[in-house]
Amino acid sequence: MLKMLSFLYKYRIAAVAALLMMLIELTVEITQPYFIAKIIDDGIRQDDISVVWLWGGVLTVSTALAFACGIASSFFAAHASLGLSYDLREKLYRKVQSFSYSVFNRFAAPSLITRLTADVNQVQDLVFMSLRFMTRVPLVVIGSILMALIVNVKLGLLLVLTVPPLFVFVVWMTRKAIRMFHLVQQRLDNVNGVIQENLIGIRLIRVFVRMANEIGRFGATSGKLMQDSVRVLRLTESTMPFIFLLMNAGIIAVLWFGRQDISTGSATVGEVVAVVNYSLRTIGALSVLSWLVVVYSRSSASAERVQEVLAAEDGMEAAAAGQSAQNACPIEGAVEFDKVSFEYETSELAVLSDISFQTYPGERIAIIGATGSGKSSLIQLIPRLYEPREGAVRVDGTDVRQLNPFALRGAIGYVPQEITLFSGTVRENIAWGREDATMEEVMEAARQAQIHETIGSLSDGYHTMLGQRGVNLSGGQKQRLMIARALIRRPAILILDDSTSALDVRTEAALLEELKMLSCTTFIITQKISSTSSADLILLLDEGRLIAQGKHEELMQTSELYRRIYQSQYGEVAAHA
Ligand SMILES: Nc1ncnc2c1ncn2[C@@H]1O[C@H](COP(=O)(O)OP(=O)(O)OP(=O)(O)O)[C@@H](O)[C@H]1O
Repeated sequence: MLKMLSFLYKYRIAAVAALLMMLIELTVEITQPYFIAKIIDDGIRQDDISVVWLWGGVLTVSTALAFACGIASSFFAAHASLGLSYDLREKLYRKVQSFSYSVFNRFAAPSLITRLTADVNQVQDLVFMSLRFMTRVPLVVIGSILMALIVNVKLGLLLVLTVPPLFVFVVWMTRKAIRMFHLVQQRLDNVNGVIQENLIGIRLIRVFVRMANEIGRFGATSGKLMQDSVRVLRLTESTMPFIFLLMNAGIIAVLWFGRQDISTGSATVGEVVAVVNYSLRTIGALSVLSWLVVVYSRSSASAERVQEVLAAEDGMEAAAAGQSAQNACPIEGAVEFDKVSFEYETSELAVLSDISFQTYPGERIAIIGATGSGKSSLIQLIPRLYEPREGAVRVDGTDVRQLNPFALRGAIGYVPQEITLFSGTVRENIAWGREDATMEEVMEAARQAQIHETIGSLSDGYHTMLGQRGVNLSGGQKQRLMIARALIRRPAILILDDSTSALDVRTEAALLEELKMLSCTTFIITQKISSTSSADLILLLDEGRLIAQGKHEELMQTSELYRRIYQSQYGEVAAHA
């Protein structure tokens, strides 16, 4: 939590002003019962109306002053807390942008969304509360007790006796509540996760008529959030009755002993009224405390979650810090895998085992294999989205871990398996690959990706707005748009992860023909023999092992599995032809 406060430094003037205004407001408020005692003892009881007017006037002016200071304090506190949350959110966002893929996966998208929104809001609330009330509550309590002691020591001491049990109770409560709020925020992550999956998969859910199941799944996740929220609120709600019980006992004691002291002459009516008034003010301040316990516990849990993101160590990206793509050597596109083995952080299972192959600039490499055989995992090692556990991936003879990641990724055009388009125009989506691309270059990339003519038939051509994730395009159109976006970068290495699956045979052939003319090294993950037959190198994967490599003719001779795949697509006769 303290680390979060470093973000307040930029807004220190507003924060100090908020505290200062609050202190004036507080001082004025605390002296008011003293003025009331004066009105009663020196004015009303002495029958002196001029004293009543004098202290009444002071009371009215001080109330107006306290009111004005309260408003000013809120204004400055809001300025400081909103500024802090803006900066914090921006810093978190930048941090998340810099995450390597594996660190990103460690947190998971729904949790990052909660941390960047709800958790930052909690920290913002806490800063506002701290400036407005957190310091005010102890000051009101201490100030009221001191003033009560000044007015009448014996009666004031009764107020002091209530403090130790209250302190122990609040510390115990806060500790317990922080642990419970951690769980509540995790439940919120889960709810966000279900919503996200549901909205992304809405089409599938409709077609599979899974609406009722999805509503049930959401209800169950949301129900757990509610249950845990209720549990923690039930706990914190008990703060208030406990405070009231304790303080009311204190007031009864003040009235009981005060009556005796008035009759013996060791206390005046004004003093008893003032001490009761100070007790009531202490109750008022402490009733805010029950609410502050909730805010503080919840915000502490949130602050820890935010801090986890800020403190996440990312060795892979740390190496990139301070480097820029500008002064790195241009990449030619030779890729080598040298005894590479790999597994994901989240699982012990070997995804790739002992993979070795060598490619040269400008070659076309087809990767083929059963689903789950490790094709996507293999190509993700080239832009260093993940790092191998053993062995090395080299580009132009240099281990990718030694290459400037910006320069490496700047030289790669990557078309992932899942559709990733953004809301915006067709032109913006293609130029997303290279912001400074001219309209001619956008059109050239579209032509190469065999999508130029289709774009021409859209209502506004290149200026047609795409819905979120490109909902108003067909699967094949989306794939080609993503290929155009990769080509506009003029990459040295092009990676197509099953990106031609939705293309008809003729369009795919035209695309492959076009790719041949480009000088980049092209990796194509595919299930179709039509895409592999003209490749310079075919890599055949099976359960994470590279079981065969070579050209089509070689594999037809040497690999039983490759022949079987061929037969399944072209028939027995063709295989023996
Ligand atoms: N992010 C991940 N975390 C953990 N395991 C993963 C992850 N991604 C993939 N895997 C596992 O790695 C193995 C290889 O997956 P990969 O996606 O590389 O296969 P693939 O050959 O590309 O499959 P497909 O043709 O179906 O796309 C699978 O067993 C899969 O369950």
